[in-house]
Amino acid sequence: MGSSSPPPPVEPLRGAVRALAAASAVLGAVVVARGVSSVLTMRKWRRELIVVEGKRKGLPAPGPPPSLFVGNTPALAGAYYRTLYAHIEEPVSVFYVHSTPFVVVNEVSAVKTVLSGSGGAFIKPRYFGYRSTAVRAAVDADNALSSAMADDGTPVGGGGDTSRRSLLRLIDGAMPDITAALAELFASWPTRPPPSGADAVAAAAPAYRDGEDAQAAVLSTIVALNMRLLFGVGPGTPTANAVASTAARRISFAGAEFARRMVDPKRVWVAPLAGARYVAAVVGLVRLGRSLVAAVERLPADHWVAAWVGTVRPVAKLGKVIGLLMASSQTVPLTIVWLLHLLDTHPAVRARLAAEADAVLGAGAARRSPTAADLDRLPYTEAVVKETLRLYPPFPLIQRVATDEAVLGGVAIPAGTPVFVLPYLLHRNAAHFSAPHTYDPDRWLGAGRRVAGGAPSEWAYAPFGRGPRACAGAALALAELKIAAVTAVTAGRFEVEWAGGRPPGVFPPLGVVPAGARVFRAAGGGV
Ligand code: HEM
Repeated sequence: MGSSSPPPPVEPLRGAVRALAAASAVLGAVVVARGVSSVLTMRKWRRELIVVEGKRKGLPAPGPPPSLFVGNTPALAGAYYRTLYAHIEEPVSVFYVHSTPFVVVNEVSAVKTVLSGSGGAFIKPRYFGYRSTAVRAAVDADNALSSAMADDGTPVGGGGDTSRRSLLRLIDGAMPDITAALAELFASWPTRPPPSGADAVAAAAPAYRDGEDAQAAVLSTIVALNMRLLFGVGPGTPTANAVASTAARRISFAGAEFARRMVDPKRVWVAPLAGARYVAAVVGLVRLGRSLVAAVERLPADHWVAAWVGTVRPVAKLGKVIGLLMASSQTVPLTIVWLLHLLDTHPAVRARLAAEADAVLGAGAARRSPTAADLDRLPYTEAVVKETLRLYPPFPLIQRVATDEAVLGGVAIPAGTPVFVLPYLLHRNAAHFSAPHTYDPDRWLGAGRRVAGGAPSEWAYAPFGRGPRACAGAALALAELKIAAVTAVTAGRFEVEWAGGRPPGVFPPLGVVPAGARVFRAAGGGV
């Protein structure tokens, strides 16, 4: 029996082992080469990003010491704002995502230097954590435009006064639609039965689908609204609503994943499923972007969006349209949820808000919808909105890149350095705002305080950015938020419940997102 069996396949086995050993050697060499290059890159940045003024001249810029290979990535990925906040007293601090630094600017004069130059030393980067020809082309087109214009603080691409007028016209015409959409949304939330312990939540909970929170519902409403107001698409038909809710899901996922990749770009390798979903979301948004480009082409030339998109190359047009959809859709919904949370937890503020709405818009059955002119007659409402945007700025990160060498807050900044302004850090800095974590709309009331909210400079408050590249749609955003505040108090009283039972503390999740918040109408209504 033994003599007839074939000899063991030694040769092929040896070959496979040799191939495996060779592959491991190549892989090992690549890992070592990447490791060495990472160490050298970090050493280079640490030598160049140095304090050039004061006692510590020549030392690396302030910030947590980066570890080899990973920099400050683990700390940032685990507790983003807490990690950044620990160095808030420094005018400028530096953090490393693996071996790449980013500079965080905390001092107001340095913020002004970074954000005020139109064509100067700090421009928007071409990449935002993903490589897209359309986005790069749009950023290039806007950067070229901003370097060609005077540094007078006019938002880029807007065409100055003409643009401001066309945006105000858009807002004027949109008031009834915005009010109706938000009233319908608020009316759709389930009523919480009178408190009777845990049963009350259980009884109300089925009105929410699994995994759905208030953010998702508000996002769908605002995306549908923006598609009508900005692009003239779909008068609230079921098809348009379905497109909007699919787009809302994609926008929300792509936004969150993008934020995670900013903190750890190497996540692409360790979370392939999230990567695949991200690519699918981006592909879906690009497809939608194409149909929105066609919609923009049908708009009258004096429409604000047509003017803002301008006459750029088709690929840049696609990038601008997707940028507009993302910029307008990710921000207002988050703020509405934070607003409802703050009104729920600050009954005295809610009562004053309701009293102002009664005085200006009529009380009870005499209540009318606000007009654009009314919005200027609601100073307390405006203060409530500004204070909400101070505590929870929904656009978490304003990015620039240094085009030339510069000195910021006493730190040398070589050309090519990424520089970030984080509204969240500016707004929570005790050097700028007294009791920075306290919700106090009154800080915005009174002569001179409406601009800076009691801060030493208006540059300390930047939910919409500042300077020539500030938010182009700020006026529409503020109108939507003021209408949301008035509509919320008109619709009754809302309670916000958080997954895990407690709202986020001083440091919200990455992206300043109200994750896990659910909204209920309080039983019995009333303010
Ligand atoms: C609460 C709501 C909003 C906030 C907090 C917000 C905030 C911001 C911020 C911080 C920027 C970047 C500024 C910079 O890089 O310096 C920005 C850009 C932009 N936002 Fe908004 N935004 C909001 C709503 C909107 C809305 C409703 C629209 C459109 C209707 C819009 C359109 C834009 C556009 C087009 C840009 C790009 C401007 C440019 O590149 O020059 N945003 N926004």
